[in-house]
Amino acid sequence: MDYATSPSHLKPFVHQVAGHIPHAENNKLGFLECSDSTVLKPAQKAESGFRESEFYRSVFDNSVEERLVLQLRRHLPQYFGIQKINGLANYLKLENVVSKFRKPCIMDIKIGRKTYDPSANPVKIARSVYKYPHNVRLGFQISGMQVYDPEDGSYKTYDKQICRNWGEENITNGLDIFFGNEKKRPEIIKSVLNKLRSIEDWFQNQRKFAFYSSSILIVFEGDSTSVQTPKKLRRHLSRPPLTHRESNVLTNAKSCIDVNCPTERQWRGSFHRSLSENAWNSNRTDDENSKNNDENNKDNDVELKMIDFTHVWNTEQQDQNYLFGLQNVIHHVELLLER
Ligand SMILES: Nc1ncnc2c1ncn2[C@@H]1O[C@H](COP(=O)(O)OP(=O)(O)OP(=O)(O)O)[C@@H](O)[C@H]1O
Ligand SMILES: O=P(O)(O)O[C@@H]1[C@H](O)[C@H](O)[C@@H](OP(=O)(O)O)[C@H](OP(=O)(O)O)[C@H]1O
Repeated sequence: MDYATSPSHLKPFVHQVAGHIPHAENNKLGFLECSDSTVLKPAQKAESGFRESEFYRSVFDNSVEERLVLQLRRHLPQYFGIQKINGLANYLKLENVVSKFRKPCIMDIKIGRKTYDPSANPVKIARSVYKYPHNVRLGFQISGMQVYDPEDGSYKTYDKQICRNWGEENITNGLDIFFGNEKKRPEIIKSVLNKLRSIEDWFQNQRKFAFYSSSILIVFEGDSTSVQTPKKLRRHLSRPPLTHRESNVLTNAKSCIDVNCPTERQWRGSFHRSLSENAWNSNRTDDENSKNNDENNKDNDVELKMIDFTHVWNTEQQDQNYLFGLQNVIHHVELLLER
């Protein structure tokens, strides 16, 4: 099957900045974009694909009650189950993290000193280390990025080969290029830092998963004229019923998948819970809430999610491999504020 024979409500996803890219000759589809603000990620080969879908299922399963797992949901794209296309290939149906942006600037950062999992053989380990030797000390690598240039209305893309040229000494340059020169740069960086620190808090507490070769996807608007205004957002945050777009996402997602989809009540529940964790707090005064909302509105200019769970292992210890890398990303992003 190729793009020409794929269902018409699907189209090739044009904002993939890293990861497996299908080759034209092998007749396989890559990431697909759906009209309901989701993407379809092709399931990876055997165990990797299974591990990733199992991981998403275990986090988004309706029966989950464990607080740490529920907290993790807000850092992941929403998962809508496995979808088969034309009864053939398996795809993971995920919230499209870039869909709300007109000109998304996107960076994929692979986190962790070790990018190979505990089952890796010496050849695989050597291959991983050889690819980016700085990883042992940095604990992260930029896997790819795209930056919108409003001057000439085009994207500049940086693939993994280009990104691997940024070593320990000049990785900040790569980060610097990503955040560009735009007026909102300090706010965007602060918002990225807030979100990274929130993931760090989660990692300080969790003793359940070890993430190898997993990434953080950072997205912000490259066309500053198109960001949602705080006023619109305030209205959105103070209105409990689902918006038209939200119910479309839900309806469409439910109509085309069969497994693991949360019920509408649960979906609404988790949606409103995450809003309440962020912005609704009945114990606060209006002033506090309004200040809080302003902070959240700024944070809304940025999407930052953990992605790529093909090598998630169970553990009973702190994931120091990931934490080390994440803290170093935070440190390097903080340096940008001093420039
Ligand atoms: N939920 C999403 N929303 C929008 N874009 C996404 C989403 N998930 C992934 N992408 C895009 O696709 C790219 C690859 O994603 P991912 O790392 O999950 O794929 P992969 O093929 O498993 O990667 P790898 O080869 O590193 O294992 C990301 O860098 C990002 O650009
Ligand atoms: O995009 P990159 O940085 O080049 O890295 C690839 C990516 O991390 C894949 O996840 C990995 O396959 P697995 O997930 O199957 O391990 C593959 O390993 P491989 O080259 O060892 O097959 C890498 O080449």
